[in-house]
Amino acid sequence: METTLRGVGVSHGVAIGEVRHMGTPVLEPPAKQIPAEEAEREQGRARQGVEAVAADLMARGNLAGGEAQAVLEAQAMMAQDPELMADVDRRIAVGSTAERAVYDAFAAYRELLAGAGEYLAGRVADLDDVRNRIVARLLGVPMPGVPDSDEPYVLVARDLAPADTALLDPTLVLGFVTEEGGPTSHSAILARALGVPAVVALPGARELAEGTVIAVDGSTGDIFVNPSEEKKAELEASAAERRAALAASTGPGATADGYKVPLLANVGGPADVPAAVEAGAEGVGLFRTEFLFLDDSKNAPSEEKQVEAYRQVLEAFPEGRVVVRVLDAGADKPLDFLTPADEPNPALGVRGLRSLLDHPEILRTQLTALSKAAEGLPVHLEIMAPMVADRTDAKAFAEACREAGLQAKFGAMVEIPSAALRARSILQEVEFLSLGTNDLAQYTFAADRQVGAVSRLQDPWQPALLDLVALSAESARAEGKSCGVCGEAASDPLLACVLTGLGVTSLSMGAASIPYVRATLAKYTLTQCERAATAARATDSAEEARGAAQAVLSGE
Ligand SMILES: C=C(OP(=O)(O)O)C(=O)O
Ligand SMILES: [Mg+2]
Repeated sequence: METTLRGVGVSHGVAIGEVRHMGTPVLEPPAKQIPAEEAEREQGRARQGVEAVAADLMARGNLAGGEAQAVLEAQAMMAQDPELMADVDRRIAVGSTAERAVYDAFAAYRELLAGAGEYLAGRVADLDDVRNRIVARLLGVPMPGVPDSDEPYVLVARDLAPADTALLDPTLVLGFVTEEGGPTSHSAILARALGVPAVVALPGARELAEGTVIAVDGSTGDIFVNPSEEKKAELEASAAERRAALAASTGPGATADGYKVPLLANVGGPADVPAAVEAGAEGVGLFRTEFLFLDDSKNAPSEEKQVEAYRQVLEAFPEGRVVVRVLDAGADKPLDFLTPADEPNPALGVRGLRSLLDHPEILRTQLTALSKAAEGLPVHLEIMAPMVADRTDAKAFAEACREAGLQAKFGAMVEIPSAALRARSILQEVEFLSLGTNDLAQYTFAADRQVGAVSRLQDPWQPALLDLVALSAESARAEGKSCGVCGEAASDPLLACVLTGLGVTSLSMGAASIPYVRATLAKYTLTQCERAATAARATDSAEEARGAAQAVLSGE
């Protein structure tokens, strides 16, 4: 019998196929004692296991490239953490087997991380993944992770570790469904980068029996279990229709009546540029530079290394616009040399611009590197700061840009409600705004972006979030300046129309979403977008807002 479940759609497209579950998530080795004379051999075995897993993660990173590579390399470094290794050695010295020692040492470290605050949920998932890989290797059993299958399937999991999402083969993995994760979690961002349909935050996903046929609609979040032949035909027809519309839509982003809305790409480094160019991105709206900093958690990359990476991205868009965000460290992206280890609530602590103002030398090097990278290129370079709270922050950032002699526009991200509320005062210091709707939702609704249980509140259709977007866009218009969106909200085609109607001036998203947004925007006039935006804001929930916008745009 056909049943319908609803999660949160985070990556467009329709996938129909059999459920395959992720491999054993936790392997608990037996707690048996070894004689003292075996300790040294066991310690060697543990070290070999760790090195092999770290090398495997690095190799997967090389294969995947882009943002995924940085995440996997960070995991490889986690595996080789000297303190963790010392703990493993100690446990073996008092009688543990290598696998049990690894299991227990990681458990102790996990507790330490979890006790340091809720925000570490994402890092804990990465840590568990590393532990499982090492333990599996030491036990000589198959690695946990993506199932081995020659037939295409829909992957179902509690949550997907970056190592797994990075290696999903789009020809075998038709789509994926997870029980945890929110629309702005890094797994969701990686899924969009891969272009695989995905639904997250689906309660009970893991109870779907292996082999059950399901249809996943990554746009609506609907999962049809045992879909009827009619339902499959209906979904396949609408997917084919969408593909045809996508293929037919090219050129710059604009509404049906020609109102231009530049469609830009979010990138994590040079490896993401080809996909952006292929999708017809008119430039880069968000270059997340922190991925360059994840290689080495102890030191910032040298000025030369930064110049080279920035130049590769800038050269790809000769006449286009490239918006570079200065380092956004802290909270979900901690860096040892910048992020305080003892904050009770790091999402509310010293992160983003706050860390850079505390470490002006790091900001200075980054700005100088950007200035050198842009030398002689016709590109329109724009630089923005993450986590700007008020005019004082904006002023400090603008001064740092001026001191570095940058020939670029400098702007502020609106990720904190205070910045949206006082956007006009911030615009006295900077030349543009860019709405980071992922963090703006997190801080507006006090809902951690990594936690699936609060994904209802991270839905960017929430009318309160739309109000803050409108306020920012109206403030920018009043000051004669631009206000783009670079959070994940921009990748939802219907919401992109609403954002346009609210007055935002550009939309930046993962490359795979650009054709969808371009095709949908081209169907409606600016007036229709404005009416949809007004209707969405007049509601009291994300669901109603979506329905109201849909009703206006479909002419109901
Ligand atoms: C674009 C954003 O930045 P990040 O997702 O990298 O925090 C955001 O917060 O919306
Ligand atoms: Mg952010």
